[in-house]
Amino acid sequence: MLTKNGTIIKGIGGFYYVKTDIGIIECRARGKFRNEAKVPTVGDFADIDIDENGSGTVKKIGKRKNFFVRPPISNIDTLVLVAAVKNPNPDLLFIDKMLLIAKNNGVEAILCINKSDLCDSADAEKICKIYENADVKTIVTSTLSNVGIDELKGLINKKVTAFAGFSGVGKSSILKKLTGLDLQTGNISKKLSRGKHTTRCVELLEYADGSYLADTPGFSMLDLPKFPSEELWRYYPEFLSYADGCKFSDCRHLNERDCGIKNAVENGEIPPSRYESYRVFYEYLKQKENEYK
Ligand SMILES: Nc1nc2c(ncn2[C@@H]2O[C@H](COP(=O)(O)OP(=O)(O)OP(=O)(O)O)[C@@H](O)[C@H]2O)c(=O)[nH]1
Ligand SMILES: [Zn+2]
Repeated sequence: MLTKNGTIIKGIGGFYYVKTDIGIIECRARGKFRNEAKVPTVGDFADIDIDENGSGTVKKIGKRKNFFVRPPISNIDTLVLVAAVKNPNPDLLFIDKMLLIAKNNGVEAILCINKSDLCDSADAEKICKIYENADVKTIVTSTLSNVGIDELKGLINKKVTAFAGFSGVGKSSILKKLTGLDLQTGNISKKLSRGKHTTRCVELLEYADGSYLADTPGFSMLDLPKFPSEELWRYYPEFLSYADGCKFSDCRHLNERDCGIKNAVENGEIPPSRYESYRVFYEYLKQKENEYK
């Protein structure tokens, strides 16, 4: 019996494929996992036993940095949000939602503004500027004129990365440039037909040594995480320093008088779209809170 550890890169039909330093081992999970809330998930670090025949058993799952239920994946390092300067126009509300999700899960976010060949560089920079104090790395790319691709490659090197973005922004084109592989993001997560049931299989793709891509389109469809509405403003890094200027200590930065954050929006110090998304998400969280009361 050999003991190894590695990363679960694929899970299907009760089998887990664990990447170890001696190759990919097909494993079953120990029965005890069935009784525990913690089911082995793609992205997990696992301790495994390998028998004489080369079959493995997952014994233990390491502590997770983060965990998503749908798509089922754990330990994502980076979320690359892809938007386009136009065709389609950037959806700032969607970007802000994804930034919240990333922050809430301790995942680093990179905002990639693609199709920069379709506009002046000043226009692409204008979009980046909205996020200059939002604790997100922005990068301008074009798969057509090969702008920013190497930089993006460097940023996600040796990391586990997931891509998100609306249809048509250029995710597949970017992935092709990054990996050399022809991946169709809309359907890279293979649909496996087993009888009547169609199972979606999430997979980690190692496209370069130690660099993984989460092979799942589901990241564009995630819901806003549930957390108290009064904490929402703390998820906007550029709001933080202005809250000192609020007259009321429990200011929600909505309809109150003398609000430091609203003043900063009026003075052009906080981008209007960031404040607007704050209002929208606040309403959403508040409504959820009322539903659960
Ligand atoms: N001008 C320009 N067009 C691009 C660029 N990148 C991708 N495109 C084009 O935009 C269209 C959509 O690109 P895809 O890579 O399929 O976009 P996607 O985000 O993967 O779309 P889905 O698969 O639907 O999720 C294609 O016609 C690409 O050729 C770019 O940098 N500049
Ligand atoms: Zn306020």
